[in-house]
Amino acid sequence: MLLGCIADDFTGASDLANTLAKGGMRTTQFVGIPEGDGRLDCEAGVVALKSRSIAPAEAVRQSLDALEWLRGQGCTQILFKYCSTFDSTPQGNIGPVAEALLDALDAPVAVVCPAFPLAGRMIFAGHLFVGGRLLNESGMQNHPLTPMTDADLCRWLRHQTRGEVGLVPFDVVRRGSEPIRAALDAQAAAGNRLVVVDALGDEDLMAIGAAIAGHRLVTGGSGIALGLPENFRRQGLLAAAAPQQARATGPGVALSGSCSVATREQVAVHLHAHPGLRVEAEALISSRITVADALAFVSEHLDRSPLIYSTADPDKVAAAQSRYGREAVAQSFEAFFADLARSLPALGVARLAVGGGETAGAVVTALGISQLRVGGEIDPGVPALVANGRTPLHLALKSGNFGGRDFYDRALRALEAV
Ligand SMILES: Nc1ncnc2c1ncn2[C@@H]1O[C@H](COP(=O)(O)OP(=O)(O)OP(=O)(O)O)[C@@H](O)[C@H]1O
Ligand SMILES: O=C(O)[C@@H](O)C(=O)CO
Repeated sequence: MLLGCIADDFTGASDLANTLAKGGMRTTQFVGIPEGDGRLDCEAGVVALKSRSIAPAEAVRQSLDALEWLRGQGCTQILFKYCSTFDSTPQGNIGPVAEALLDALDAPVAVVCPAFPLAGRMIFAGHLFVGGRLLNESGMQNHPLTPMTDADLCRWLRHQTRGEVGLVPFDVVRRGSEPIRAALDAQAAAGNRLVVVDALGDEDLMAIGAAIAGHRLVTGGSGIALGLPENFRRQGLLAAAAPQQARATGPGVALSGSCSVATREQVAVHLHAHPGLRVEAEALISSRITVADALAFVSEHLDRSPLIYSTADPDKVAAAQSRYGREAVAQSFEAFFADLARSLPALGVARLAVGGGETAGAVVTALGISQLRVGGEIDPGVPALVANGRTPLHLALKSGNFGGRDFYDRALRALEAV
């Protein structure tokens, strides 16, 4: 293993694994920290944690444990992957985790670069734009767990860090790798260990990637990984990947817990041609709807790609949170999707498309999956995955705001052969 990655959620992990696999690295996604220290056979390992929305101290602890395991695998570079919309609160968890990793690696500096141009995430003058809008006007200001109310990444990150946060502006980035490398060295010399780097297009990310070839720690969205495989290839360290294919013959089901803008449209589109069961917070918490009801619904519509969803508009989410509390609502939905997922293999379900990082984390953990092989790309940032469990299961773990309008149907079809 050359590149060791720590992702703060499950859809983010598969987004990153997708970029690395496309870049030609033999990549495995791990569900949590694998047990044992036997050396595993891959070039990039992505440890998926569920640490985005937990207490900062616990996120730090889990990330350091993942780091230790990855170092034991021989990794020479560590990538901390967070969301391309920088999902975090003034307390964390991006800043505390990044600083703890810097300390543990005794690294002088690390870039902070959530840019993902293909998905419309760009950074200019340290400000994050999503789909052409400032982050705090992009819909992310309504996120149920990490409402993003400031697009200035340096200012937002400073709330979370002990140290000062630097910036490498676009006029340096567009001049290429050498000026970027020099600017990062200057930031490190000035004591700024975390440095936001502007990036508008993939060519910028390639240049940044080349500039950070020697960095022990890299932090960012999946875009920051675009240029990294080339660094290893240049050193002759990458082997050719043998093609693999697996078929899933059983039915497919979609589970949607994200309330993000793109997911809301995808749910509406899926419902035009497929059966769907909506699970509302009030109905779930008062047990008017149960996992058994959802299972009965899936069984009844098994051959028509049914969708079980809690996806709701911001006003509904806000009403549920003010009535029951944010944590309690999140826990109820996660427990619901976890229990439901656990029962699906017994119905013969062989393909699962899941929307939302927290939701995907709950589902994959409940299914007892420990490793995922990365297949082809379904949509930018969303690969098809094959789980290693006893029953063959093909999955797509979709970040809330990723994917085309007809994602759920297309993903379930794509999962037939991975
Ligand atoms: N109907 C609802 N009412 C209130 N909260 C909800 C409802 N449905 C889902 N939620 C909450 O919204 C959150 C969605 O988080 P999740 O990470 O799954 O999606 P996301 O943030 O859009 O995806 P990503 O992290 O991949 O961008 C969950 O914590 C869930 O508890
Ligand atoms: O970076 C992204 O936008 C995604 O991979 C993600 O982390 C959303 O959960």
